[in-house]
Amino acid sequence: MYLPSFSLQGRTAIVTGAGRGIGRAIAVGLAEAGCDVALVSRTSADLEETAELIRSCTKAQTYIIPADITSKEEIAHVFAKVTRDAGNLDILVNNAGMNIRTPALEVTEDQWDTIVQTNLKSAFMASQQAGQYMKEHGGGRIINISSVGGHVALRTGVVYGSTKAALIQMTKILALEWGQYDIRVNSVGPWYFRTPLTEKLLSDEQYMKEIVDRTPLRRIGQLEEVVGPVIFLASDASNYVTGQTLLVDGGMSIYGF
Ligand SMILES: NC(=O)C1=CN([C@@H]2O[C@H](COP(=O)(O)OP(=O)(O)OC[C@H]3O[C@@H](n4cnc5c(N)ncnc54)[C@H](OP(=O)(O)O)[C@@H]3O)[C@@H](O)[C@H]2O)C=CC1
Ligand SMILES: C[C@H](O)[C@@H]1OC(=O)[C@H](O)[C@@H]1O
Repeated sequence: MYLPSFSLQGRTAIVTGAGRGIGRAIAVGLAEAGCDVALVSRTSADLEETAELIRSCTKAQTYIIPADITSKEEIAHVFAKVTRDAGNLDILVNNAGMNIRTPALEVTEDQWDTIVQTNLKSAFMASQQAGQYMKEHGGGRIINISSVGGHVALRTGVVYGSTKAALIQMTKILALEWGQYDIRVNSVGPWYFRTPLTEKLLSDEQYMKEIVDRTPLRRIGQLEEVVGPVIFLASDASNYVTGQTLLVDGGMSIYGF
């Protein structure tokens, strides 16, 4: 009677940064929920690995599309290929991101440009492409992968944290503008998960201890624990949720003292 559907059967998603880490986990999880998935990153071999994982456990269709999401032209190509080959687009996950951990006084202009283009500008450009298509085809869902670093101050870089805070605000404003088209725009903000982006940090025992001491659940996340909230926000179970950021952080963001 009241149980909504979490199924994504018959839907098509684009996942940026699907070549490894959180993006790979999200892509596989979406496929396990019934979704066909377009896999985007710069490294074809990584995308092939993700597609093989999906093929090994689901019947989902995969579209491997190597692209640099900092290029407006390459993003446009991704959307043209997916909407042509798949014939629809229901979900966009803006996951691709990076960090160059530099003290504020030492940040170079190139570092600023690279982080902002990868984490923020690309997500906006992809959202514009998705929003235009979804507006013309009855709606859809956009999920931005931000970070607790966009919600509280972290020591891992002012530029990174600024892009994640901007992503959270972009989520709200696009949700405001596009709600009339039945496009829901939300964000998921992870704390630490072990991926190639964080492996080096997390292999430092002292650093890991400091993370655990700041985390009420006393551990970092497991990749499937960030996938669940994404499936929720991609499915009909979140039909009345938009403009929100779901922090998947083991309670870290509420830890005052
Ligand atoms: N891991 C964590 O603890 C946390 C991660 N996050 C966020 O989650 C997201 C994923 O992080 P994570 O999985 O750890 O990172 P990884 O570095 O493990 O994976 C990043 C993915 O993004 C792709 N990517 C990077 N730059 C580009 C580009 N210019 N064009 C296309 N694809 C690109 C990479 O592929 P390639 O280099 O081959 O292009 C790779 O597939 C990021 O937005 C990150 O900020 C947030 C909080 C915590
Ligand atoms: C939790 C943060 O986002 C974390 O900080 C980093 O330096 C990594 O880049 C992760 O994203």
